[in-house]
Amino acid sequence: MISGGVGKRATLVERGGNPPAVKSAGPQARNAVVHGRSASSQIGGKSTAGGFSKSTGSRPNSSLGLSRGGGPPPQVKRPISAQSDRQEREGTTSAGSGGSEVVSTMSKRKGKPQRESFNLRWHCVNGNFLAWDLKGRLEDTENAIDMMRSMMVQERTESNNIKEQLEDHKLKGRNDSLFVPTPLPACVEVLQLGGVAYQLETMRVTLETKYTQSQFELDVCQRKASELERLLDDERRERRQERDDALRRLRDETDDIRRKLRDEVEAHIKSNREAMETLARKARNELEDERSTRQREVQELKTQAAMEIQKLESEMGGSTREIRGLRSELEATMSELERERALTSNLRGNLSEQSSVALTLESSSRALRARVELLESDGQSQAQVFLDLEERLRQALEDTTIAKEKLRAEESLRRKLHNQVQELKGNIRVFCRVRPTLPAEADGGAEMRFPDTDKEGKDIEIVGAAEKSALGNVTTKAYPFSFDKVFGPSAQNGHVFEEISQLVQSALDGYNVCIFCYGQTGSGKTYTMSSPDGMIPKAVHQIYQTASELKEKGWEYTMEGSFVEVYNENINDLLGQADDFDKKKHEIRHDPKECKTTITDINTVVLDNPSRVEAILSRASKTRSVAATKANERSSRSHSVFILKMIGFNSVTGERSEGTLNLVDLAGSERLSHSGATGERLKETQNINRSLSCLGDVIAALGNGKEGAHIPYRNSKLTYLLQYSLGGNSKCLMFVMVSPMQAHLSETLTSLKFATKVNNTSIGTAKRQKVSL
Ligand SMILES: Nc1ncnc2c1ncn2[C@@H]1O[C@H](COP(=O)(O)OP(=O)(O)OP(=O)(O)O)[C@@H](O)[C@H]1O
Repeated sequence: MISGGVGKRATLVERGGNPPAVKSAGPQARNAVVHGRSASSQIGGKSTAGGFSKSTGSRPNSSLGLSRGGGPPPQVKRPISAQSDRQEREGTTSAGSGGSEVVSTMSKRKGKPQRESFNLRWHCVNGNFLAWDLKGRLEDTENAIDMMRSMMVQERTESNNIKEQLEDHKLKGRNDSLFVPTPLPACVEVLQLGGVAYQLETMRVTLETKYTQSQFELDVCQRKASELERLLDDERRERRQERDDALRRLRDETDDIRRKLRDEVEAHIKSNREAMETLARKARNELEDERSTRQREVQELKTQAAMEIQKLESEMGGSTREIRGLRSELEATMSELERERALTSNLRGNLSEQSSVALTLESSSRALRARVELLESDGQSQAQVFLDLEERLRQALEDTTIAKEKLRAEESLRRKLHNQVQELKGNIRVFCRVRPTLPAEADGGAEMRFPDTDKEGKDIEIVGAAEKSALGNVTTKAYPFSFDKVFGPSAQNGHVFEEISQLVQSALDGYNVCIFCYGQTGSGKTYTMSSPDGMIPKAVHQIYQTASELKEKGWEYTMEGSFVEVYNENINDLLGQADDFDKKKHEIRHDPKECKTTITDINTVVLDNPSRVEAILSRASKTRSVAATKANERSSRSHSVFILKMIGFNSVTGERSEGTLNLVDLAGSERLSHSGATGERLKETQNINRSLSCLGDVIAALGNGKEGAHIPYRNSKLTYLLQYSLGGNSKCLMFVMVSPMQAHLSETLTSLKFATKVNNTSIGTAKRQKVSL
């Protein structure tokens, strides 16, 4: 028992006097107090009475503000960043293991009176804790309180144990005093224990007081903490609000700036785009202009090339053909001209003879006059000589007059012979002209043959469309036609005019001449008649030139031109006002005695200069184009008649001649069934067809040749207008114009058939001419 008691005592002394050594009361130990749930290890770190009141010194700025000394802990600045704060807490946690070690050491000190005073004080300097660590601090404070609570329980348990031991000792001592006297040292120990128990009791009371005080301080701190938290929340709210305001302002400003920038950028982009669009448009326009210019140039070049080719072809192939044709024609007329030439040369010989006689006489007269002067004295004889000379002079002058008369007679003879040649050729002739394919029509040409190009150039063969027989054989039909002359696509206007120039001469000689262009729309009628080198300008130029030459032979000519159209059986003046078209009535008047025709109220232009004809043509074309707004394509839908009147007078012979040249561009000869016309167009087409058919009837009636037979001139305005130019003494030429296109083949065949009928007709004087031959 004693050994056991000694053993126990030894243990108590050991626990009470020498607490387990703790190397340092540094931050680890302190943190263990704060954070460890059994953080009493450091309490036993020093056995000195003021162990905890003394500052450890190594980390005076403990985050918890705990101090082992009695005084307030030095006011510390908390680490500003949450990182350092966390680090600090982490450091504390790591120290916690050391703390648990100490606690376990403490728990071994059973029954040892707790001598160290735990002077835990919570200091809050003027109640100001740094706000953001408040929670941590509260937590630490609660930990400390828990720790104190467990210490108090421990102390109470230890105190109870000591009391029990004391009671045991007392009981044992009483028993021992009954049987065995109690040894003195044991009594001392009991007394000591009693003192210890007292001390412990005192400590417990002190601790409880401190606990209560701490509790109070904790409450105060909690209140302040909640107050601070509220302040903190307010502050936070304010800051948040400020921040939100600032953010909102910033956002607004940013939005404003962004909006402005966007507006600026958009304006910039818009202006750039507009500039680019303008540039692009400009570039496009320039490009378009350039392209159209180039296209025009290419077109012109193509046309030129085509013309050149045609020209070359006509020069190469056509010229030989023409020469041969001309040669045969020339040969035919050679003998007649030979006669004329012989006559002319005879007359010229006579004239030169008479001229030389006149000259001789003149010189003789001069010589005689000289002699007269010399022989003045011998009046009688001289007077006789003078009379002789005068007689010879008169004789010479008479011879000259006779020669001149012979010349005039020769001109009349030439006219007569010319007329006879024309009549020999027939008073109605038909020429066929095929226009070339235009650049736009390169692909649709029909097959046309000109079998006698190298000879007389009178035949044309149209090859029809391919036809499939019932047996499946494909055949093409050829339609041959023959006319007075056939001009192929390569023939130029100049070449065509050469063929008709003799007819123009006839008009100048006082005959009525009529030249028609007949054919479907687009076959080249207007091109042949009215183009700058067409038949009308060429005829006028030739007439003017010949009239000038005839002045030597005593002829003076006046020429006047008028230009009318026959549209829907009405006559319009192409040299008048377009507004008067189809309103103003023009009547055709005939003078049967003079075989003259006049139209009322039309403009007539005196052609005193050959250039006047161009002015007439352009005026007529303009008037027509203005009128075309009322009835489309007027030129195709009406007949135009250029009337050139030539009145000649020979002041020497007193001869008079009056001829009329009618150049007629007929309306398109489309068949009604093909045109598909309705309304106004139907009326036009009907009128055109009626007048063309009347023309055919008149020619046919003239061809019948019965004297006094009825000729239906009155059946149409056109034939009525041309009454004195179609029959009798007149000469007539019809051009049948042919389009080279496959699509127009059927119209072409119709036109050629009509022209063949006309060609087979012979009018009036042609018959008489045959008789005279
Ligand atoms: N011999 C030719 N050489 C070159 N081009 C021609 C020739 N003949 C006609 N043309 C062209 O063919 C087109 C039609 O000719 P044009 O106007 O003379 O026909 P048209 O028969 O008078 O037609 P419309 O009856 O409609 O007046 C025109 O562009 C003309 O320049």
